[in-house]
Amino acid sequence: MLGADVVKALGAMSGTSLDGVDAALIETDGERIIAFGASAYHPYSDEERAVLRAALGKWQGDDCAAAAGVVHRVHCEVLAELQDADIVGFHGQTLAHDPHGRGTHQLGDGNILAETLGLPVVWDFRSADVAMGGEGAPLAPFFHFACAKWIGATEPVAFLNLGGVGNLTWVDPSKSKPQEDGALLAFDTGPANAPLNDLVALRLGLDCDRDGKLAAKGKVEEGALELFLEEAFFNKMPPKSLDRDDFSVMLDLVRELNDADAAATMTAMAATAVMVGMEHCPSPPTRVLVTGGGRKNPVMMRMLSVGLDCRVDPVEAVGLDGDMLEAQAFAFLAVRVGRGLPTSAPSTTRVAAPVGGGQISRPDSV
Ligand SMILES: Nc1ncnc2c1ncn2[C@@H]1O[C@H](COP(=O)(O)OP(=O)(O)OP(=O)(O)O)[C@@H](O)[C@H]1O
Ligand SMILES: CC(=O)N[C@H]1[C@@H]2OC[C@@H](O2)[C@@H](O)[C@@H]1O[C@H](C)C(=O)O
Repeated sequence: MLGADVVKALGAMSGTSLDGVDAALIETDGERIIAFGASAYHPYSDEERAVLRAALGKWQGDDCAAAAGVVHRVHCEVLAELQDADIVGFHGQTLAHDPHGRGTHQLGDGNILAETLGLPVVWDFRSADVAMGGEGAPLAPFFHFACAKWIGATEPVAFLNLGGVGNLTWVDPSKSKPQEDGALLAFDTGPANAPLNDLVALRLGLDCDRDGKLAAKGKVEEGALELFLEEAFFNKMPPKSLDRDDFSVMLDLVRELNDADAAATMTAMAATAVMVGMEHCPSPPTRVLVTGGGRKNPVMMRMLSVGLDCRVDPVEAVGLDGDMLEAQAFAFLAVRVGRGLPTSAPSTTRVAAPVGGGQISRPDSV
C-alpha cells in the first residue's frame, strides 16, 4: 500500500478507436495533481490493428490470445520509453463491455507488464465496480475532478472525451472529494469517432475523417439523425455506459447517403448525443473542455459550439493535454488504488457505493 506521499505514476491507455497506445507520467498523491510529466505514443501498425479488430467483441480464444501478444508488446515498448516511475496504471484494451451481462473485458495481464518493466502495475480497473452493480465505466471522472481543481475552476465545468465512444463528466469543483454527493455526474454520451472511422474505412479505406474534411462537404440528413435519437440509450438516466459497437445501427441509417452526407450525418449524431446528454447535468456547466481525438475535428467542434449554451474549447485552452488525458487518468487512478482510495462512485458508474477497482501486480510476485 502506498502512503500519502507524492509519487511518479505512469499510465497507459489503448482506446476503443484502436489507433495506438498513449502513455504519460504524472506526479500525484492520488488526490491532487502536482505536475504533469513526459508522454509517449506508439501507433498500432495496420497488421497489429487488424489483429486487435479480429478480437473485438470476444471474451476468450485464439483471437484474444493473438491480440494480447500485440497489447503486451506495444505497451512494454511505449512504457519503457518513460523513466523513473514508481507505479504503473495499465488500462488494457477493451474488447467487450456488457456490465449487466457477461461483464467487461480489458485485454492485458498486469503480471506480464510488471515482470517486463520491473515496476508495480495496477490493472483490471473496471471489474470491482461491475461486481458491485456498476457500469464499470467511465472511470476518468475521478481524475477530471482533480483536473478541475488543477485548472482552478470555481464553477461547474464539464470534461467531454470524444474518443471512439464519447463520455462526459460534470464537475462541481466546490466539493472537496470526488466521491462526495453532488461532486460529479458522469456517463457515456454515445458513439463518437468509432462509427465514423468504420464508415470511412469501409467506403474509402481511410482511418478517419481527418480534420472533418469529408463531413464539411456534406449535408446532415435530419431523418437519419431523428431515428438515431430514438435509440433507447438516450432515454436512460445517467450514469450509463456503452460498448464500442453498440451503435452499429448508425451504418445502416446512413447506408443510402453519399460519402460526404453520411460523414456529416454521423458527425452530427456524435455531437447531438452530447447535447442530449448535457440536459441530464445538475446545472449547465460554465464551459465544456473537450479531450480525445474528436477535438481535432473542426466540424464536430463547430456543431457542439452551436448546439451547447456555453463555451466549448479543447482542453489545451486550460493547459491540459487532450491526447494524454486518459493515460494520465489511469496513472492517477493507479495511485488511488495503491492508497486504497475509491476510483468510482454512484454518480459516476451507478455502483452501489464508492469502490476502488484494480489489482496490483508486483514484479517479485510473478
Ligand atoms: N485530425 C483529426 N481529425 C478528425 N478526427 C480525428 C483527428 N485526429 C484524431 N481523430 C479521431 O480521434 C480518434 C482517436 O481518438 P482518441 O485517441 O481520443 O480515441 P480512443 O482513446 O481510442 O477512444 P476512447 O476514448 O473511446 O477509448 C481517431 O480514431 C479519429 O477518429
Ligand atoms: C468499457 C470501456 O473501456 N469504456 C471506455 C470507452 O471509451 C470512452 C468511453 O467508452 C469510456 O466509458 C471508457 O473510457 C474512458 C477512458 C473511461 O473509462 O473514462
